[in-house]
Order: sequence, then C-alpha cells, then structure tokens
Amino acid sequence: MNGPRDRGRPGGDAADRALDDALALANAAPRGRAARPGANDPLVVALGHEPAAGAHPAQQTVPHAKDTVSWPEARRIARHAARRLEARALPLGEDILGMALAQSLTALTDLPAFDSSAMDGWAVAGPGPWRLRGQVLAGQRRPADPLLGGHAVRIATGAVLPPGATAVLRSEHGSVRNLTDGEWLHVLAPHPAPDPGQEIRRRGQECRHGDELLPAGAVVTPAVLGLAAAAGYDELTVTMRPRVEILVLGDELLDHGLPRAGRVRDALGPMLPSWLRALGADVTDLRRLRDDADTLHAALAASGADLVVTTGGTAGGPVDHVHPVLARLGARLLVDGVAVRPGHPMLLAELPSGPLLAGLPGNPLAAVSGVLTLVAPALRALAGHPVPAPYAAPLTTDVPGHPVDTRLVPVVFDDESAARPLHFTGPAMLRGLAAADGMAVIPPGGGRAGQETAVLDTGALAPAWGSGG
Ligand SMILES: Nc1nc2c(c(=O)[nH]1)N[C@H]1C(S)=C(S)[C@@H](COP(=O)(O)OP(=O)(O)OC[C@H]3O[C@@H](n4cnc5c(N)ncnc54)[C@H](O)[C@@H]3O)O[C@H]1N2
Ligand code: MOO
Repeated sequence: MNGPRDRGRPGGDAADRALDDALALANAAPRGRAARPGANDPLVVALGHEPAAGAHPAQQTVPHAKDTVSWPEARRIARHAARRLEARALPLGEDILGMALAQSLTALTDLPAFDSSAMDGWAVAGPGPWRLRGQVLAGQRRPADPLLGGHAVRIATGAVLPPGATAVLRSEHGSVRNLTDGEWLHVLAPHPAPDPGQEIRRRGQECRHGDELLPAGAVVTPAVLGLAAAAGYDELTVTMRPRVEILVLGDELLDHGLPRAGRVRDALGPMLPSWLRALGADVTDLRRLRDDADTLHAALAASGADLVVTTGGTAGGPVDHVHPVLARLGARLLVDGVAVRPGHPMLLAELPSGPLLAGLPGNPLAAVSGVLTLVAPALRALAGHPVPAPYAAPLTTDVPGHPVDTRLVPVVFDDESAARPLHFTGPAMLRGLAAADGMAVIPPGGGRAGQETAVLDTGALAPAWGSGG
C-alpha cells in the first residue's frame, strides 16, 4: 500500500468511487449475445484481440504513467508471454473436458460405418407387398443372405441393412397380414410406398475415413467426447492443463468467522480456484501466506507450477512484498501496472525457472480484474485454447468513463440482452460482481446508452469452453 506507483496519474480512487456511485442497481436477467467481430471492429480492438499494437482510439492519445500499459496491450502481452504446454494422448473421458485438441480430429472410420435403418420397421426389397421373414436387430452382423425382390425383414433403428434391401418402411406405415402362405407386409393407406433409399442411413453420410471433423485447438466439450467416441477414438491428444498455484497473501486475512479487530475474511481463496479451473487450469495448490518476504521468496523459488497467481502485496505499502521479492528472484516484469480500473497495480512476471507469475491486487474486485486481464489470456495460451469471439451487448445507460483507464464494470443482461451496470462495484466490493452476468469493458471516456460494448464472462461456474472474452 501507499506506493508511489500511481502518483501523478489523472483520475483516482475518489473519482472512481464517485463514478461507481452513479451506476444503477439491477437484477440478474438473460444473457447477452455474441458479437460477430470484423478485423477492425472496435470491440476486437478494445479486447486486445488484434495482434498489432492498435489500441482503442481513445487510448492512443492517453498519457500513461511510466511502465503502465493499456488494458488491451496487457491482455496481448499475457497471451503472447505464455507458451503452449506439451500435448499428451489421454483416455477419452470427463478428465479431458475443457482441454484443447493438440491435433485435428480426423475420422478413423466412415460414419455411419455401414448402411443401416433410420427407423424401426421393415427393410424391403423392390415394390410391395412383401413376403416377411425374420428380423435384424441393432448390433447384429450384416445378414449373409441378400433380401430377394418382394421380400421384407423386420428391422430395428440402427440395424445393418441386409444386402438387397432398397428401402425401409417405418412401422407406423405398414401392416402385416397373416395368410396361409405366411406373413405379408403391406403399405398402410394413405401412406405412399417408400421411395428407393427411404429411411436408410448410408455409410459415410456424416464423414469419410480421414475427414477432418474438428481442427487442432478445438476445446473438448461433452459433444466433442461424443463425436470422438462415435468416430472410433479411445484417447485424444490434448494440450495439458496449466498447473496453477495460488498464493493468497495477507496477515489480516481470516479463513472463517466474522471479520473482527482489523481482520477481514479472505474472499479470494474461496473464489479463485473454481474460477481458474473453469478457465482450464489445474489448480494444484492454494496457500495463504503471511506478509513475509522470505516466505514468499521460498514459495516462488520452489514452485513447480506453470503459472503462479498471487493476491495482495502488489502496491508499495510496508508489507507489499511482491515487487521486491520478484526483483530478488531476478524475475522479468512483463506487465507492471495496467491502465484499468479496478486493478491497476496488477503485474505479470516471468520467473527465472520459467513459470509466469500473475500478481493480482488484494482488493477483491481488482483481483477479478486481474484474472480477466492477465490470467485468462495466459491460461488460454498455455492450454492452447482459441481466443474467444468478443461478446457484446448494448449498454442500457451512459456509463461514465475514467479519463485515462479502461473500466471493467459488473453488468447484468436485461430482457432485451442489454447490459445494465450494477451498483456496489468499488474495488473492495464483490456485491455487484456476485449479481453480475459479466464485466463490461468501458473504454476511457465512457460508454453511451445503446452503444455495443464488449462484455467479459464472469459466470465462472460455466466450464472453460463456455467462457468468453
Ligand atoms: N499509495 C497507494 N496506495 C494504493 C495504491 C496506489 O496506487 N498508491 N493502489 C491501491 C489499489 S488500486 C489497490 S487495488 C491496492 C492494491 O494493494 P495490494 O495488492 O498491495 O493489496 P493489499 O494491500 O495486500 O490489500 C489491499 C486491500 O485488499 C484487502 N485484501 C487483500 N487480500 C484479500 C483477500 N484475499 N480477501 C479479501 N480482501 C483482501 C486488504 O485487506 C486490503 O484492504 O492498493 C491500493 N493502495
Ligand atoms: O482500486 Mo484498485 O483499482 O485496483 O482496487
């Protein structure tokens, strides 16, 4: 705390709080909509999706304090700082949900693998009526004997079509009469006789052996597991999940009971692991550390994670040890302050042993800003996930901007899927965020009612493959 880091920058916490107070309170409502961004779409630029150094027009003219980078630039740096992790073949199952395919998914077989019936009914050969004999069930081998013209066989949905069958008559369109010379199948009026090929699922309709079903980088969803199983896979080659260690710093933090005697409950320990897991991380450890430089130094020096996330201690107060410890370790600072409210003291560093470190500010909403700004892009890059399409919604009302910084403002979507800003969104508050559908990205200068605005997903109970921004 009380660091000189932000001295001299226009706008400040008092201004932020006044702005926050101007925002309206609203209740949760349906989701917004995904934008279809073009390369020069201001949304894309505002979100930092462009590889070039273009910033939001309003941000290009803004003077920044030394070292502070714009919010889109911080996201780009985080994305490019992280290198994709190794790939491994892992068994097809829930354990790989949310991981990215390291290779394209190609069909190991034709799909369907054989001609089969699309309906319960009768496989028929030629025009009717048909002499009925036997039945074929799903799972049985293809009958050796061909179906002769004028014959039919009972068939179940999915059963292999007997050779010689020309169509399938669905059960509700036919009737069987028992005559002295056996069972005869007729088309039931007023239904027409089946056209050749009717109700037959042809081999290879969905894909041919070797066809690309999904590109490398596609995220394993439940549907992808199903498709891969259908296409003959027992394992998939996926990019490993980033191993993340969370270090929650602060002597003042309590892990149970009421806040008391200058001490507050740790709000980040209960929040971050599931959030980061939803973003694709394998959270290997969460530790609460005392405000002690040697303890932090030892923890960072020994870390085997791909990404270390610290909370608190990023500013310049007497027990804010993150910067000095990073310097002692010889870490390379990639981001040291971001022009975003809340969360401007956030940082990103590369530790000498390789892992990245995201230093999130201690104020809880500022820490969430750090998750959205630095941690989410870094995790995506490590895990080989694609950059999601920006999610956009019009604002229900004017939203005051910070003069210099991007603002991240908790919003809910109303019945028209417009983003309504919430109250109680100060950096130390979670009340607004907890009711929010997402965080609107308000560029310097503010947002106007009706203006399409990027909204970052904060519904972190949704799995990684559903999180936007
Ligand atoms: N002189 C200045 N002081 C501060 C500045 C500044 O620019 N100049 N920036 C302010 C901003 S903005 C933020 S954000 C904080 C960042 O501080 P730290 O990252 O050093 O965090 P702490 O000082 O450790 O804690 C800040 C605040 O948050 C509470 N906290 C910390 N961890 C948790 C937790 N896990 N759960 C709930 N609350 C937590 C802590 O008790 C403090 O109240 O610095 C400002 N100061
Ligand atoms: O105000 Mo600080 O913006 O990061 O909490």
